[in-house]
Amino acid sequence: MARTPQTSIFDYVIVGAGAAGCILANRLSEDRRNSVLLIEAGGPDTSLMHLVPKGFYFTLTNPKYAKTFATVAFPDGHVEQLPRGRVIGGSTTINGMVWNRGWAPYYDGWEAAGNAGWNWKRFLDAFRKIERHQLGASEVRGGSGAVDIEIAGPREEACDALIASFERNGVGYAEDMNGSGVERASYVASNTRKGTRMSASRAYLRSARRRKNLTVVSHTEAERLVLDGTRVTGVHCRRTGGGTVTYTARREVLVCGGAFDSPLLLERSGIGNPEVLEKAGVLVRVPSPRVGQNFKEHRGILLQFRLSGVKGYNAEASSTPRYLWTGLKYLLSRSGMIAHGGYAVSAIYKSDPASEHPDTQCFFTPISTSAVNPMSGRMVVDKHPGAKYVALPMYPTSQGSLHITGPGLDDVPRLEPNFLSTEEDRQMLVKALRKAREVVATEPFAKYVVEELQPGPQVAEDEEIIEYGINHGNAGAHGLGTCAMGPDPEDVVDSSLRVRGTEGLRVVDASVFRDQPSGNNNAPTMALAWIAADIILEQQV
Ligand SMILES: Cc1cc2nc3c(=O)[nH]c(=O)nc-3n(C[C@H](O)[C@H](O)[C@H](O)COP(=O)(O)OP(=O)(O)OC[C@H]3O[C@@H](n4cnc5c(N)ncnc54)[C@H](O)[C@@H]3O)c2cc1C
Repeated sequence: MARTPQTSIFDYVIVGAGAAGCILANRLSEDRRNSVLLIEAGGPDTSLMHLVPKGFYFTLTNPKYAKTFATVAFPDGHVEQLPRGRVIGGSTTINGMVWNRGWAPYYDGWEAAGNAGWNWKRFLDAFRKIERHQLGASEVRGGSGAVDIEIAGPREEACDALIASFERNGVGYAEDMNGSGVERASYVASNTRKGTRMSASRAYLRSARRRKNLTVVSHTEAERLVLDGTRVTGVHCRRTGGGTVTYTARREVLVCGGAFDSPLLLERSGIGNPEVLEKAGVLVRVPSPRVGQNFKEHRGILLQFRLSGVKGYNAEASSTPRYLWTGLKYLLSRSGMIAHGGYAVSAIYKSDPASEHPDTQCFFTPISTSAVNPMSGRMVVDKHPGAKYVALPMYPTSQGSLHITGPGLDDVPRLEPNFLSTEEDRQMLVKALRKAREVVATEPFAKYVVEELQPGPQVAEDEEIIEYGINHGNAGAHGLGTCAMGPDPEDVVDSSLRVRGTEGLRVVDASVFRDQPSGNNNAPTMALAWIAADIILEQQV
């Protein structure tokens, strides 16, 4: 449990114990002269399900551990709830654990766009310090970091067949999905240790919490930053169950609330677009027009197939006795399909031979859930063999926004994801779905396919695919960009992650990426926080 702080004054106050916050808390408190406070809105990550890789199917729908952000209505009238972790470890405690580091030229492009020092060399160095890779250390992998990386397994017939079908489509097999930037199909790399989840909290917070100079308070939500003119001096928080508390930062406040919550905290504090703030009844303290803008999230399509002639994973989970047996086997051996994250196979490839570089990712697992339990709202595993294949374009250009609608924590924000609002994204989606169908129709995988359950053959014409993608597509859970870094005076943070127009305030989390490094952004965010710690320590006076 969290200790009650003996003081309310610290050198550094970090808001949010997620991917970024856990790393920062660890690295800044390594120097015993720094007193560090880490504030987390959610509670502890002590459930057994926080250790079991596939446990996230339960935790991500549990309001005790996750918060959802409702979108505005889609064209067909439905509303989507996008989840984020609200627990120690943040979204890394409830995520799919795919360890996808992103594409080297993306990072170099970040520097070329005017963000000095943010390049692949620096990210690779951070990744190598963070990783303890099952395949061992090499020029492109780390071998002695705190985050174990394991390759999903054991090998499975449907997975092997899909990889072979990719090979016949010119996408070669690679043992390490992060080992190169070329087209490749692999068993997924997951941040797991011996079949248990390796969240940011487990990797970086557990050991650091023994340090006397690090204090962690959970069930405490930052309501607004305390400003003295334009200098941020502390954080005013609300405690779950009642009461408020204000913490003072002698040096800096580091906002690590994630791409959804960080812009909202800035706006509640009067840092944002004056029009948005005035409409929400918040006094403008520091105009910053791009806070909450540039929300980027990729939108793909989930395909599901009915298979035959192959076992897949459905047989291990399609009835209560089987499910219990699979669970028992996992408890005894920490192996089997429960021991790795959301997906078993990843492929990164060109949706079109004319593409200049790989632009699409596939996540595949031999599980199908073509129904939902009306009582629990949970997906039901099919009785017959089946598979899921998510086809996700990796570099969306559509931009959405996320803003406050009132001054308080309880005012529901307005999230406009604007999925597939550019023609480029729409055409990419069409290509991504067609390519997925092409791969699946290639032997040896093709011989197992009985039918496409979802979206189904009736979604065939370009316009049908686009309409389906907008209204029924899959958001990757990789939203970012809402406090994007850039050289322009209107960009929210500068290349030291300082919030422009303020002193004593930085944002360090997924919100500062302008674009997606390549889909999944947990590994990139952890590396970003590692680099941020170097910058903060270098600049410490
Ligand atoms: C369901 C799901 C599946 C995912 N799967 C993958 C995957 O397989 N691979 C991958 O690479 N990425 C995945 N991601 C994305 C990845 O987990 C995130 O990109 C990453 O965790 C972002 O880190 P962050 O530090 O920016 O934010 P988070 O990890 O979300 O941490 C933010 C923390 O701040 C806390 N917080 C927010 N506001 C406040 C406040 N006002 N006061 C106090 N605390 C606050 C939150 O409670 C949370 O703990 C997934 C995400 C989700 C939600």
